[in-house]
Amino acid sequence: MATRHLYAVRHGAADSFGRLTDAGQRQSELLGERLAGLPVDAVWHSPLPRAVRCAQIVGEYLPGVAVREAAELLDHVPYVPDEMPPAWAGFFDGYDAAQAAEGAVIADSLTDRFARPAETETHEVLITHAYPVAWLVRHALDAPPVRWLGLDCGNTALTAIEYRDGLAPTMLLYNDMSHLPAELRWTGFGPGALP
Ligand SMILES: O=C(O)[C@@H](CO)OP(=O)(O)O
Repeated sequence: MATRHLYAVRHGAADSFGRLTDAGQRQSELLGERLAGLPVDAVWHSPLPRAVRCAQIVGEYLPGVAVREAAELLDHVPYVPDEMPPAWAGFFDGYDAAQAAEGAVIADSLTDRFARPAETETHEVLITHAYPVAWLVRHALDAPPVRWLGLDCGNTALTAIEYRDGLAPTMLLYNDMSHLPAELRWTGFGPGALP
């Protein structure tokens, strides 16, 4: 098996209808410029419109690279703890067992497909959502499942993970926004002081 280089990204900033905002479009362009410096083999995106559009924009900076949908990148809640941390009880309120099972299936399909070495060395961009990125990071660190809840990421922030044969995954970058100017960083978070 050969190394898979994964670049996991939350799509650009979107409005309440799920469409990229002007800021989200610009973030996507800047992400495309950054990724153009890498030997990208494929761009995979979630079926949801905000991820589709972000991937289309990124693809404009990567001539000849296939941009395709992957159902595994759909937004989902990857894991619902049996023992709920009190601070998260409101978040999961009304979330039933069937929905939890559905999310777990997608989460497993995500790691089964992408979080492993590849047949030949490959560099793949995944344009997805905050929770799937958190789940990939949690998985790479072999952290307890509940720890996905402590991971958040910004729009078009870059998370890079390498999967080498016979080794634990290597986290190279998490939530890196260095391709974005200050005014386009830290979108996708709740209100509060930012570093
Ligand atoms: O709603 C959110 O907070 C996240 C969940 O993954 O979705 P998105 O990244 O599409 O904003």
